[in-house]
Order: sequence, then structure tokens, then C-alpha cells
Amino acid sequence: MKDFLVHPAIDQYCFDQTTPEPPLLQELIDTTNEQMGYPVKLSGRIIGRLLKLITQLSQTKTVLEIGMFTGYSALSIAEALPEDGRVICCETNPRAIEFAQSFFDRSPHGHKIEVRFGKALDTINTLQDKQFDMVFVDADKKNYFNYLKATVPLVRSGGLFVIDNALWQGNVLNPNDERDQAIVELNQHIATNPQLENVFLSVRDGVNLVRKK
Ligand SMILES: C[S@@+](CC[C@H](N)C(=O)[O-])C[C@H]1O[C@@H](n2cnc3c(N)ncnc32)[C@H](O)[C@@H]1O
Repeated sequence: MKDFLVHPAIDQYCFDQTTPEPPLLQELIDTTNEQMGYPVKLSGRIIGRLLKLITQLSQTKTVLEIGMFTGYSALSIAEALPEDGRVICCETNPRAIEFAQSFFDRSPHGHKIEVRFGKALDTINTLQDKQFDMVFVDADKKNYFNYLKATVPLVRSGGLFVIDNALWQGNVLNPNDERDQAIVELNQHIATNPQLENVFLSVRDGVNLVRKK
């Protein structure tokens, strides 16, 4: 199941038929590819435009991002936030933070982004006085379920969770390790929890779109 989830030609078609990201984000992709070695970590056009649309449609103002990398998804979300909107981003990689900040400094939306260095679960502990309209989960897979448990109390009623890589390259069908298992348990919990409602989207590597009732 690891070869591809969506046929590459269909994936390419979806990419081609999606609004392109602004030039600064295209440059961010190219520079990430050149300098960071792990371009595959970046969510890219389809998930980025999806995040922007979800943010716009839900009139979201406050976002928590768990796993920022070089800032592609953070900037995609920030594009749709109002001037006084805020996205707080958790990240453990200082090099990725420095890279991302250099792009935030050049973006008209960069001032809406606040970066917190450190393990996301530690950062979440420091945010207990905050309330969020949306949480985007895109960090270490073994903690995926922990991230939901830790952030449900911080999300307002009617708020959203967007969980990327929810299909985890198809491993959810045949879980083998701790990471596979964490994502399977998270997905099961979401589908059966009466406090939550969701739609599981098989876009790219799977997006679990969840609303807190
Ligand atoms: C898939 S990348 C994020 C991609 C980004 N959301 C985007 O779309 O461009 C995952 C990131 O999570 C970070 N990360 C891993 N474990 C973490 C943790 N415990 N706390 C915070 N960030 C973590 C990694 O350093 C990496 O940059």
C-alpha cells in the first residue's frame, strides 16, 4: 500500500486544477528543496490551499499548528486570517524555525504567526489560558492521539481539528509500529466520540477533518 494512495496521474491532475499558491510560497518550496533535505515533509499546494479555504470558510481567527517545519502550512493558514488573527506554531527544529522566520519576515501575513520552540506537548501545557478556533496536527505521528487529547479542551465548541497524514501511507490498514497504532487509535476515537463529528478525506495522505460539537 506504500506505492501510492491516489494514482499519481490523478494527484497531478488535482494539483494542476488547484489555485496556485502565491510566489513567496513557491519560492519557499524551492528553497526548502535546496536547503533542508526533507522537502517531502512540506504539505504542499493541495493541503495548503485546503487549509486556507477551511480557515476562510470557518472565519477562524486563532489557530494552533503542531509541526511547522519551514512554514508552508503556517503561511497558507495566515493568508486567510484577519489582521488580528493569530497562528501559534510548535516546532522542535531550530534550523526549520530560522528558515521559516526568514519567509514570515517577507510576507504581509508573517506578523500573524508566532513560533514556539520546543516539544509540542510542553508548549500546549503553557497555552492552558488560550482558546483556539482550529488546530492543525502535522508533527511526530506517535503523539498524534496525545495531541488531540491535549488540545480538545483548548478548542471552542464548533472549532475544528485538521489532522494531516491520517492515512499514514496506507499503514492504517495494517498497523505495525507505534506510529501506525497511534494514528489508528486516533482515527477510531474520532469516529466514535460523541463530542466530535468528522469527515475522513482521502486527499493526498489523508486528512481527518473534525469539528468539536
Ligand atoms: C511534516 S513536518 C510539518 C510540515 C508543515 N506543517 C508544512 O505543511 O509545511 C513535521 C514537523 O514536526 C516537527 N516535530 C516533530 N516532533 C515534534 C514535537 N514533538 N513537537 C513539535 N514539533 C515536532 C518536525 O521537526 C517537523 O518540522
